[in-house]
Amino acid sequence: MGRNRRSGFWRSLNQAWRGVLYTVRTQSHVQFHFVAGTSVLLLAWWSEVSRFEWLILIFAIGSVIGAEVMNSAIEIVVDMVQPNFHPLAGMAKDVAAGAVLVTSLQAAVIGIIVFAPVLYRFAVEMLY
Ligand SMILES: Nc1ncnc2c1ncn2[C@@H]1O[C@H](COP(=O)(O)OP(=O)(O)OP(=O)(O)O)[C@@H](O)[C@H]1O
Repeated sequence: MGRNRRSGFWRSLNQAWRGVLYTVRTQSHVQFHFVAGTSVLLLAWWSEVSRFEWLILIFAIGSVIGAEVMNSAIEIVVDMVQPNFHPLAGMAKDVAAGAVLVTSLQAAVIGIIVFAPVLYRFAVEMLY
């Protein structure tokens, strides 16, 4: 019983991971956000941000990538259910893309708040 439950857990994890890999392979927006997220983490490491800032940045990156993966799932379902043109199908995709936009704007604002002082200090050090 315990073993079955465990193998069920690993199977589910494997399937979820397969879903993430599928979106990374097929969706250029997801690839872009992975590259952007990695760049932000490298910048955070270089600028030695605080533990709290690490948490906020990781939360922001995870929110965007999570929204992207969910957006891809909705696109797949819409294409399966309504492969032809339909205003509601289009709206469903637009709304799903809107979720990505909201999380991306949130991440951009967080990035500005965290890195603006760091980049300002760096610019001042370079100039003087
Ligand atoms: N079946 C449809 N009926 C009506 N409008 C649609 C339909 N499919 C897509 N659209 C419109 O075209 C837009 C782009 O759809 P598409 O499926 O190309 O997604 P996308 O945002 O380009 O995603 P990606 O480039 O990541 O595949 C949608 O946001 C929607 O406005």
